This record gives sequence, structure tokens and C-alpha cells, in this order.
Amino acid sequence: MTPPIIAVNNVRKAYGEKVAVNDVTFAMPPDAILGLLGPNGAGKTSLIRMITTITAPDSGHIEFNGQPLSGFHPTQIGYLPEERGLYKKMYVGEHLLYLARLKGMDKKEATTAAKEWLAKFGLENHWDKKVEELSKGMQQQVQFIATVIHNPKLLILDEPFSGLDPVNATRMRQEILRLHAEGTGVIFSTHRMEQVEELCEYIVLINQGANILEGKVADIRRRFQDDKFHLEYEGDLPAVLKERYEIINPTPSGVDIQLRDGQKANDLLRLLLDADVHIIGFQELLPSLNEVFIKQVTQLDPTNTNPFDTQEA
Ligand SMILES: Nc1ncnc2c1ncn2[C@@H]1O[C@H](COP(=O)(O)OP(=O)(O)OP(=O)(O)O)[C@@H](O)[C@H]1O
Repeated sequence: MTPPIIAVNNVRKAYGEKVAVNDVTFAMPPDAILGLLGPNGAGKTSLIRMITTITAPDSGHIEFNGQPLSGFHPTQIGYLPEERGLYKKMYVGEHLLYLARLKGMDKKEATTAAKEWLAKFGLENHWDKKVEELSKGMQQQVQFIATVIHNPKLLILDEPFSGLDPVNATRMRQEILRLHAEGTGVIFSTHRMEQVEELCEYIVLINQGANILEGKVADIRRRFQDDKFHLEYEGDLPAVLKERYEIINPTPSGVDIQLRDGQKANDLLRLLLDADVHIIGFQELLPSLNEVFIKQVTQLDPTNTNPFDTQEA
């Protein structure tokens, strides 16, 4: 069996008294983009810095393609950190060549790749511009190019879409999906849970340094389903519906209905049909990852009433 690109085993990292990563274990799934999720201060960057060998775990170990992670592996990794770090006074082309050569490319192949990538982002005329002359979004795209130019086996993207307009965010998302389809492993780290569902099939949810939930997004949302349905209809609703069921979020086009105490969706539908309600749509509402996160944190620790306030526990 092919080993996972990255396997993190019982990894711990503390900065003085502060335990930033506490006994975290997970493996990259073979086919899915991995979403590394958690609120500010959860420990995501600390984990990534260990995967990229910038720092080392205090205990536990990390494997890259089944081998112990070592100083040889960073050339096979592309890391887009949250803090952008281009040299403002350098020229775009010169900068990309410099970074590509640090990753082991020769000048000719780096020049060809840099030109191809700049053209993909519509930046082919910016080769001779200084980084500081580019807009923030363009600088972000150049930094993304620097991250992928050497065809890494593993791509780690920390909040890659922050600061991008919707058109450029979509373009970058398409490139990430294309690279993934061609076999590049991708870890997408963010505290924006709603962005994850567009890109990731599999998530690892970190809270206060610990891995609190892991699995396929669809399975997790289904596991946390709580019998809520959305009904779209035309006309009026019968009074009996309001008497028997809890109606929430009424809008001009529909209502959400929360089932309670053994109530069944089929009985609800039967009641609607018997009352001759003109049904346009009826679907189960699965919780968002935000809601899943809050539920899981409060389930693990009922005293934590504000799961997003985890900065300095
Ligand atoms: N160099 C450091 N020295 C001391 N404490 C640190 C250091 N780096 C991180 N921490 C602490 O470790 C914890 C985890 O931080 P980390 O940056 O890994 O979180 P994060 O999930 O990446 O957060 P964010 O989403 O805000 O980037 C935080 O409490 C942070 O204050």
C-alpha cells in the first residue's frame, strides 16, 4: 500500500509553558485535500512549521512518504505561509527565479516555469516590475507561484485566499484543484470553516493544540445532523403543522422545521401532503462545520461556552 504523503504521530510541541500542539496524530488521506481547521491559536501553524521542518517536535514523529521527515524533504514541499514574505525591492521574475533555485531548479527550467505560471495568472507583463509595484492580491499570486513552481509533492497553504477578490480566489482555487488532480498532496489550513467545504473532502479539526475531530466532511456533517429540515412551499401552511412541529427561520419562500422527541420526517411529509400543501422542496439541513465545531467543543468540555475564544487558554 502507498504510504500517506504525511503522517503525524503523537506530536507534541511546547513553547516554554505553553503547549501549542498536544499529542496530535493524523495521516493525509490518499485522495482528498486535507483541511487543517481550528480557531485562532489552535496550533495549526505550529503543526505546519514542524511538517515543513522549520521546527522539530518535542516528542512524537512525522513521516514523509513513509520515511522519517528529514532535511531533504523541504525541496519536495511548497509552503505558502500566512505571513507573506516577498522582498519588496526585488523584481518579480528575478524573485521567482531566486526562490525556484533555492528549491533546486536550474535557471532554464525555472525561467520557463515562472513565465508559464505568470501567464496563468495574467501577470506575464509584470516580470520586470518590482514586487512593491504590485497590488496586494498580485503579490499573493506571485507568492503562490513561488510555492508551486518546483512541482512539490506536498503543498501546504495557510489562508491562501485572504486578500484575494472573488475572481482571483476562484482562479487560485482552480489551480489548487488541478495540481491536486495531477497528484500533488494538499493541506489547506484555515480558521474560516466555511471555505473548507469548497475545497476539502477530509478535515482534521484542531482545538487548543489537540485533534478533536477527523474524517470526511460529508460523514462528519451527517454524524452531527440534528433532525432539521427545510420546506419550500407556495400558499399557506396548515395550523396543525405549527401546533405539532417547531417552526424556525420562517422566510417568504419557506421554513425550517426542527423534529423533536421521536418525530419522523415521513410523518411530517404525510401531514403536509394530506393538508394539500404545494411543496416545492423538502430537504434535510446538515449542520455547517462551524456548528459541528461548536457542538464538538461543548460536548468535550461543557464548561466551554465560547469555543471560538481559545486564544490563550
Ligand atoms: N514562538 C512562540 N512562542 C510562544 N508561543 C507561541 C509561539 N508560536 C505560537 N505560540 C502559541 O501557541 C499557540 C498556537 O499557535 P499557532 O500559531 O500554532 O496557532 P494557529 O492555529 O496557527 O492560529 P492562527 O489561526 O491565529 O494562525 C498559541 O497560543 C500561540 O500564542
